[in-house]
Amino acid sequence: MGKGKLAKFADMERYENVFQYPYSVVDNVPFEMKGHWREQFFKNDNPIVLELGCGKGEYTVELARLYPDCNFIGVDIKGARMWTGATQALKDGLKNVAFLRTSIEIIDRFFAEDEVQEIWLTFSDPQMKNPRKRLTSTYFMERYRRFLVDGGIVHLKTDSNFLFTYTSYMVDTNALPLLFRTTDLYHHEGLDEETQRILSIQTYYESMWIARGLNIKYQKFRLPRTAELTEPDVEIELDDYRSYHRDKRSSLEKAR
Ligand SMILES: C[S@@+](CC[C@H](N)C(=O)[O-])C[C@H]1O[C@@H](n2cnc3c(N)ncnc32)[C@H](O)[C@@H]1O
Repeated sequence: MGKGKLAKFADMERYENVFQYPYSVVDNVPFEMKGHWREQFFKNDNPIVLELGCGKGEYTVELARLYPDCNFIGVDIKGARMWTGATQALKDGLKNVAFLRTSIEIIDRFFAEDEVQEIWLTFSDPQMKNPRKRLTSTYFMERYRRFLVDGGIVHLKTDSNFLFTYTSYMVDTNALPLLFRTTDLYHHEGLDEETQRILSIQTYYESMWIARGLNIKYQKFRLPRTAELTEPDVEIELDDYRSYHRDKRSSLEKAR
């Protein structure tokens, strides 16, 4: 039988690769490792890559295996989920992996200007009703700019037509340099081997959506610091499989 939540929380308290700062704890308390992740935790000068909304942390752990010369940090508010990735990283002796349990709304309290090279957003909740909570909205882009290097890369991998279309508008409206975009990743011809290897890592949610026959969509773009960002003002068709078949979605939720 798998471990219960309480046992996982107890493990997380003593894991050296986990930092837990839910909103209530970090409020008004400066995070001392801000600006010092490399020297204080990773003990190297390698680039830092974040996975925001990492869930069980599959991307974080697998990217860390593929790129031993980069540092990876998975961020999520749900501790019982990130336990899986944190446990795996410790078992496998991966020194270039950490997990931060906090709200992405306050992510800039943990990283200093220019501390992060890239951001991955994997199967983020599309937040169809609330752009301020959408992880690819200009509200979040403004936050990411506070710690992402100028022109740093943002990756979005998603099943959601809504989130993908919205993000495309956000990128195009603001003329953010687009590096790659596909609406059907696994049937896209001509991907180079390295891109294929990176993009074939599947998260828990990804495998669920693939099993339901949904296309996986992906885009990556640069986020320069210069111009002011404009939130796109567009109507986008809602994902019917999310908005109307809530029973299916909640059974997906329950399966975790
Ligand atoms: C749909 S799940 C995807 C998880 C994982 N990336 C995957 O593909 O399996 C979205 C994750 O984002 C986290 N999340 C969403 N909004 C968040 C926020 N504002 N702060 C922290 N975590 C958030 C949720 O807790 C959840 O684990």
